[in-house]
Amino acid sequence: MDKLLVTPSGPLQGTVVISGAKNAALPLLMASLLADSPCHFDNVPHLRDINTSLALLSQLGVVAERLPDDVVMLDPRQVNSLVAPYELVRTMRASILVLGPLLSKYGEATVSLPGGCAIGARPVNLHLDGLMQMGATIDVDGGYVRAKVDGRLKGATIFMDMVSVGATENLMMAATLADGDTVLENAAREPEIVDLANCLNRMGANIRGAGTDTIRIQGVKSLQGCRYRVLPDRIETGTFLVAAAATGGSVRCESAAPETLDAVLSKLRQAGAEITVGDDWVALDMKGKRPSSVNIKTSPHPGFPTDMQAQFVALNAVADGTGVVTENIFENRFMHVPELQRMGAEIDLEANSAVCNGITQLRGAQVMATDLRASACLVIAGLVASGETLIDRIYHLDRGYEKIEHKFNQLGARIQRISA
Ligand SMILES: CC(=O)N[C@H]1[C@@H](OP(=O)(O)OP(=O)(O)OC[C@H]2O[C@@H](n3ccc(=O)[nH]c3=O)[C@H](O)[C@@H]2O)O[C@H](CO)[C@@H](O)[C@@H]1O
Ligand SMILES: C=C(OP(=O)(O)O)C(=O)O
Repeated sequence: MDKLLVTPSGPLQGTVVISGAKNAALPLLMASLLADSPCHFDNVPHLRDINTSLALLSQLGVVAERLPDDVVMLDPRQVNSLVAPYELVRTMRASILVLGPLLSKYGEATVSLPGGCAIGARPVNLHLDGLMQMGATIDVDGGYVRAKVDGRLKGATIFMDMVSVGATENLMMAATLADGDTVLENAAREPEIVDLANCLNRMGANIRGAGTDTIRIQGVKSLQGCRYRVLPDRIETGTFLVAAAATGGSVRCESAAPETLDAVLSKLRQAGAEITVGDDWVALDMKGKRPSSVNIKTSPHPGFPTDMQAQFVALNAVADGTGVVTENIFENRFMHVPELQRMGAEIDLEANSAVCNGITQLRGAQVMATDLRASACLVIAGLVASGETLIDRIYHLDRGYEKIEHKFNQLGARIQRISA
């Protein structure tokens, strides 16, 4: 199992090129199942989750090719299996996103239940309830969801009683080929939802309202493949900006989408950073200062993203003052806190809040990555610690950050991958 050895480096300085967003690319790849001809996606990041998605789509019979320049070609014309097996689904929860497209196009799908994961139970009841409201029969048996519909799914008005990114995506994809109109109420408003809707519309779908809490989809008879460029990764961008702020550095992120980062940029300004933005870049300059602590409450977009929570806990660990970070989306997303405590951080966990009294310097230690963003938090902590930090179980990191040590090292960090 690979590990990362992080050696303190001083303020990060320079320019980093942001990759396509994992959370936009995954549903886009799955959406190719709906098309009657090949799709080409540009700006697809090189990540473990993308490889898993390509393996899953190949297993279903999609011809999947990685081409040069971050392009992926998917030809769905010979789908010959409607089963997403446990072996693949268990390594990536987003596999559940094949359910809506397969059911909608082929009238049938069997998908392993993704099960819980480190950050929470993460049920899929909203996905299943919505599909049942569209006329599907669903049995959950032996750890598999078996879904069927006679003929086509039927358009329906579906109110989701929690805001769910994945359920909104699954139901939006299912509704594109349904008979009649679907209205998704209390829909998620994340930029990745808008990206998916834009791509589906380019494929011939009729979707309005993506980016608001009410999405209207008029079912169409068929969809065609298209060429589509994946949105830049706002969480990767935010991670580099927080690392720059924690180290007192100055970093410019290129090929980014600053308009997707309002809540994060606002907190970085509160922490004392000078932020400048252009159409496709964002720069942060801390001017060598120590950051000030910030209070954060995670919530669905346009609120503060849960996927940036752990990185800000690392920032607060070395900031001036006391910061309270409250996690409202996932019930178990503070596993980075005990690891930061091993590095000397003064953090108390009180219900769903981490109360952090910032200290001037953490101490390097051996720590364990427990999930994707917790791993990023530990990298940031390692950059501002005295001595070396050895981070174990970084396969989590490889799920969602492309060439992470390479990109950090371009900014002056000293991070070494130790392969087992
Ligand atoms: C691949 C991808 O895009 N992953 C993102 C997506 O995950 P994902 O789509 O899995 O997250 P959801 O938005 O669905 O989850 C939000 C909350 O709703 C709950 N819930 C969800 C579905 C359901 O059927 N029932 C239910 O109770 C979840 O347990 C969680 O507490 O959005 C999360 C919240 O922004 C991000 O952290 C993940 O990075
Ligand atoms: C939780 C995350 O991803 P996933 O939903 O793929 O587990 C994440 O990207 O932080």
